Amino acid sequence: MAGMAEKGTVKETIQIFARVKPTREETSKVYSVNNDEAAGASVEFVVPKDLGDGYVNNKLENYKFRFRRVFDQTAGQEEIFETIAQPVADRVLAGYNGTIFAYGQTNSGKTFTITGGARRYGDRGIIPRTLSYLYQHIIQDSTMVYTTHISYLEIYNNVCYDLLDRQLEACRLEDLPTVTIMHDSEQNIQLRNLSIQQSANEEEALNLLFLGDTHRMTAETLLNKASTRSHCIFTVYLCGRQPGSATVRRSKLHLVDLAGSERVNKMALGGQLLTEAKYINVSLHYLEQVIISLSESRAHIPYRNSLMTSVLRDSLGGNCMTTMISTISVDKANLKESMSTCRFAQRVALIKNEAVLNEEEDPVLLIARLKRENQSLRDELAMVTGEPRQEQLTQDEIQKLEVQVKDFLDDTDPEATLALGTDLQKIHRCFALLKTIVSGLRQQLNIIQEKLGCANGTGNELTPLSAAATAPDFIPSNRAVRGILISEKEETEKTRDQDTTAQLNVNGGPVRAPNVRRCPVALGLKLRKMED
Ligand SMILES: Nc1ncnc2c1ncn2[C@@H]1O[C@H](COP(=O)(O)OP(=O)(O)OP(=O)(O)O)[C@@H](O)[C@H]1O
Repeated sequence: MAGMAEKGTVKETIQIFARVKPTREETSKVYSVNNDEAAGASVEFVVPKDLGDGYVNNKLENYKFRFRRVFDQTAGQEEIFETIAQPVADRVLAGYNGTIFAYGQTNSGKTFTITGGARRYGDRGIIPRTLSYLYQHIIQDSTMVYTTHISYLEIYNNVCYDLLDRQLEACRLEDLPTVTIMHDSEQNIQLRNLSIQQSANEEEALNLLFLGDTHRMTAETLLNKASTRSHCIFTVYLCGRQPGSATVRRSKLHLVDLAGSERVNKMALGGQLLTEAKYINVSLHYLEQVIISLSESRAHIPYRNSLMTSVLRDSLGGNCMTTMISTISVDKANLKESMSTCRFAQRVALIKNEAVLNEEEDPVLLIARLKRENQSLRDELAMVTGEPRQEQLTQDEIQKLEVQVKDFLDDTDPEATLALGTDLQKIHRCFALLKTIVSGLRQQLNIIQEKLGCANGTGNELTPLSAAATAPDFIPSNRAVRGILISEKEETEKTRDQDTTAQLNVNGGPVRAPNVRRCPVALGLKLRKMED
């Protein structure tokens, strides 16, 4: 059962499904499937008295096993993908880890389910279909930017090999560099020598799958021609983030094809095959031990006993949403193994996983953001403490400031401000520019005032203004000033008496464009008189 615990955490038991391999035998009396039960589905075996392999059952018995869903012999690959793999792929896209593993006896259809059959395109298994689904989503989702990587690991006779290692073709399996498992201080495992290849699109990902499968087959032929005797873990690593965001979601999807779960004593094996079968049995035994310990909530879970359980540690009782497909054969000769597979699945269904949304800040983007914040805080601090920045303003910065000040003065909006940030040098420079402008205007006013004084013969209408520095190039010309004065005068003709005194008081208050320009409004009237 699934349930959201705290935000971004999903507590869920491992989901179990069963798939019955097609057979030519008449099996209608041997088993039955019911997918309409309130609690999910079930498969029921009717054990005949004589199973034909030396195993004798004295009483006819029915054995019923519950699953989330049971796929009978006619189920197709598309249906398997949509029901089992697609929901897991969706979770992986959302940032959660996922695992799908197939468990069952040899020849029961694990590889067919996970990788697929080679005869028809429609026989494609979970891996190629999931890759196609993931890349389709990645192409369509414009709100996220994704990167994908792939690894393909084989565990044979308790040794790990990298199936994507390019050297594999040229060598014998035992000559190859092996992948080793390291545990860090937090008990996370690190796989040394396992190559993780980037795959930008579906085609590249499929090429990697084919490369790995070719290596797997080559090694298989070198060692034995029977069936696959190794555990294989195909992993897709997904990293997604929204453009411009420093938060990244990293998730991984393990697609696992376990070696056959047959019992050694059942098969007349010898030599290499016996050695392989023993290794498989030992690793599956350790897998069972882990499953039992988890299902009984024991304090110690023996993950470290085998490489397979170490690698799948997160998938079993950890940060992962895990699904198991039990592949079963309902041929009379295989019934005992099939029931053993189902029994194992019932245990697995008790295991609770706690999947966490794998979201973190990207270190590179985080550093860039922290640097920006740091600079902004430094600016603020410099502002508060009055500490100027060390470097001088560049010529380019000065020119930009002059343009900014001019634009500011030309802006007719009374609320206009000068956006200078917190750089004290820029602020000082702007005040200096404004001071120069005001001084220039004062100088011009003095000249006008003198002339007006002469014309009227009074000489004391306006407060004398102090002498000032020379106006810079961008100060409006006398003609322009006159134009401004005249037009402003017309606008304010009715209130000129009040304005005359008020607007001339340029010594106090913040320096604002309208104040500088309006100062000599009343003078415009006098100027016009003079011109007349
Ligand atoms: N659902 C199915 N429909 C058609 N053919 C199937 C199906 N399942 C399995 N097969 C066929 O049965 C044979 C054995 O299947 P497969 O190799 O998948 O078994 P396996 O469990 O992976 O065996 P092993 O443990 O030896 O690796 C293959 O030829 C495969 O094509």
